[in-house]
Amino acid sequence: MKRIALLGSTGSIGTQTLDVVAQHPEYFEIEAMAAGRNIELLLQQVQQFRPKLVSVQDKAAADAIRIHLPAGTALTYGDEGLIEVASCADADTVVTAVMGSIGLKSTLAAIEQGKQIGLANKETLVTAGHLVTAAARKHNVALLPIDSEHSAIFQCLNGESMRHLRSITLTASGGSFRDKGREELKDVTVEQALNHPNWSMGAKITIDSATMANKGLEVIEAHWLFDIPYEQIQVLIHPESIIHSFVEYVDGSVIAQLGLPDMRVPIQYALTYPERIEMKGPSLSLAEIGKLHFREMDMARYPMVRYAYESGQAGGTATTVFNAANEVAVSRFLKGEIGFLDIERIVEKVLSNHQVIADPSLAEIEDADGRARAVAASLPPVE
Ligand SMILES: NC(=O)C1=CN([C@@H]2O[C@H](COP(=O)(O)OP(=O)(O)OC[C@H]3O[C@@H](n4cnc5c(N)ncnc54)[C@H](OP(=O)(O)O)[C@@H]3O)[C@@H](O)[C@H]2O)C=CC1
Ligand SMILES: CC(=O)[C@@H](O)[C@H](O)COP(=O)(O)O
Ligand SMILES: [Mn+2]
Repeated sequence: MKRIALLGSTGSIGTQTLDVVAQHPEYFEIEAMAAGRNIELLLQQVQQFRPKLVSVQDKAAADAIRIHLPAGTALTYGDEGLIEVASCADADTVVTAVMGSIGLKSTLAAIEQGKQIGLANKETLVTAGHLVTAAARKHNVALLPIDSEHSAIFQCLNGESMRHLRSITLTASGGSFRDKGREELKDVTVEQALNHPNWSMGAKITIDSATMANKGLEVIEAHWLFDIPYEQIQVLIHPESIIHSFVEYVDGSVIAQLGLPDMRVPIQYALTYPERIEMKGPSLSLAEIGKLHFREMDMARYPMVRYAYESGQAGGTATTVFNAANEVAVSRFLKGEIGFLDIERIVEKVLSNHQVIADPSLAEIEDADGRARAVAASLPPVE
């Protein structure tokens, strides 16, 4: 029996994790869950899964939910609440599915308590990959990827020697505007940007997918998860999202992982690894799909991918700042404060003004993150 603490239970990954758990009550149990402010959904989840502990984003949300909780479910809130859920003594596995670098401290806390990690929250690794991976090594904790591309790479690397690796390739759908040129992006709306061609996901990652910042974050995530230099990490546009990513070995053999776009598959694999269990749903039929397409990654069309590689190569606080500036810029775009192309302008500007600190401590990471957020929030829109 896997005993799970779920961070971000009301989100896209959170609800799909609960789908997986509900399909296999003989394998999984929810011990604790944390959400933000979606009290209504959280209450339904609590009724169904009966966790011993829940946390919400702030005191107002805690006050709203308190009287509705069943006896036997304790309540906590805020950043400390997130850490309490991640450290919950009854859980052996923590699924990190909150959005953004808010997940960093709770992920570190879970690792320090020796919990296995099902990692969806890529911003954590981008913000402080050196701290997270060092803590995981120290506490002998596995970081099991949930992100579809990284789950694919993880499966393609299974049983192979890293000495024989030539490169890994992350596939990218191209996002909502993949058929538009840059000149057509000036006036695109939030609604258009939220219309991902293949995946139904939270708002922030869907915008990241449209700017291709998502693939940039994933390049950095792959660097930390698999300890692979940036020169060996490639990106390829693949509009169908059927090949989730692939690996090339020195003898020219290429191993790919394929499947229909369904996040429950990598979520479940992270929870059952190294076993596999049944999942209901249609099988992939390549005959029905007929053709798969591929396009070269174009750094001029998608500058966020270039900023990600440059930040990754610069190391230290550069990726912290890349992530923080992007989080703020995306939030401003979603609120209608700035245009779509302002997202990348803001990230570029914040990065170019940042003095990189190599091998930063947690305090230095938090400081760099906070400063980057303040600058990103203050820059005026151009669009
Ligand atoms: N969605 C997907 O298919 C994929 C997502 N990922 C990654 O997984 C992570 C989650 O993404 P996704 O599920 O799409 O995001 P969503 O926005 O759908 O969900 C985010 C979750 O985090 C909760 N939350 C937000 N802020 C806080 C806070 N301060 N304290 C506690 N909980 C909080 C939200 O609560 P509430 O809604 O109650 O306010 C919600 O449960 C991201 O890092 C993303 O990049 C990776 C691959 C695929
Ligand atoms: C499902 C998943 O893992 C997302 O990160 C997905 O990859 C987004 O699609 P893009 O390829 O458009 O970034
Ligand atoms: Mn992904």
